[in-house]
Amino acid sequence: MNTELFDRAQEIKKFDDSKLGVKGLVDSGITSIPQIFVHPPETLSGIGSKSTTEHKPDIIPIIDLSGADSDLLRPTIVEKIAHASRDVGLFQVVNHGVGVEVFDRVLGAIRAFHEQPAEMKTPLYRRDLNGDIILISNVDLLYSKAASWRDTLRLKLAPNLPEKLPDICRNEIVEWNQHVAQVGELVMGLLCEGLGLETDRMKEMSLLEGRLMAGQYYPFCPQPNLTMGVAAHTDFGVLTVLLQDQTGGLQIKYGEDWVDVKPVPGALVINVADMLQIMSNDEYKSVEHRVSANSSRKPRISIAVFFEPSKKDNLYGPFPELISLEKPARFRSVKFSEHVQRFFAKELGGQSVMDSYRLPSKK
Ligand SMILES: O=C(O)CCC(=O)C(=O)O
Ligand SMILES: [Fe+2]
Repeated sequence: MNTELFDRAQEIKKFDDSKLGVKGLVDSGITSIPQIFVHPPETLSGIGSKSTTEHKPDIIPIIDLSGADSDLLRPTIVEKIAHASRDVGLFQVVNHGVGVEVFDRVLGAIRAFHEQPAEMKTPLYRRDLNGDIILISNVDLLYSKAASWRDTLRLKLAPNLPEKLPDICRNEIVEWNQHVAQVGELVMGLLCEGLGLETDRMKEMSLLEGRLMAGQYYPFCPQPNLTMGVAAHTDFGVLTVLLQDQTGGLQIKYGEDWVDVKPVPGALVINVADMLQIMSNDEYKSVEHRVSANSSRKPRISIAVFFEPSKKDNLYGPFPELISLEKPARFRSVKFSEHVQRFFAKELGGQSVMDSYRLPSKK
């Protein structure tokens, strides 16, 4: 057996068995990162150098939703959202109806969860993804070439919110769940209209009934140029609503460049995920994104809510309304359960899983 591989497996096991995550490493006072976290140069392209956002300030639109219930203003909002979803796959929204004090409460609660004494958290730590509430560091730890610098509180919000939420963040998560459901529904309606579909087309297919939350904790990283916070990937669900704090580090792939998704006070980040790319027949783009390792002393917190179909064994494919002679179906239908299984049985990656459903172009 290759000794380097053997050592890596040992190191990974030791890290995982500690159940203390990346935060545990930082708390132990390390000044350099363990080898298992060192990414190959390909993954680190553009890390540590200035992002290209400065030259392309308008790539990631900030869309004001305050007119969404006005007949006069709504078409313009739909147009902006559809354009962003086709061109970029990600946008930010403001005036979505959720106050910044709600943001601060839930971000603070997720931080408090990760910063409570280890014995409060380790009972939730596990390697498989089956529990309704789990603490995990690197969902793809066993499959990836390199681990990334973050820990995650991963919990199911819907269709059924687990009864036993951790005390330290229970109220805030209950509150967040209500707000995020409203924002998701509003945006999903606008996205449907942008495709020329009825506003409730996706809602009626129970595409919004499932919600999974990732409460991400990115501790200070002593060598941020050697690792990642999250390696490049697309999201597996239908749509993601992301709340990030003001630290920064999220980037999207746009053409050949990595472009910063700059934190905007009061804004929520929305991105198209894999199932929506499939169902929109390739109109909307499931955007590749990544997070650089956190170089600031203060931990970075983000909360991603992945909207997903609640009927996991139903087949989902391009909406028939979006298939025509000019534009035949670009994907075969897939069970959501099959997609999730494929997605989490490998290293987090770009559009690679989607390629297994892509139909050969007839031209
Ligand atoms: O932390 C972030 O800003 C993004 C996290 C993310 O991409 C994810 O949880 O899928
Ligand atoms: Fe993501």
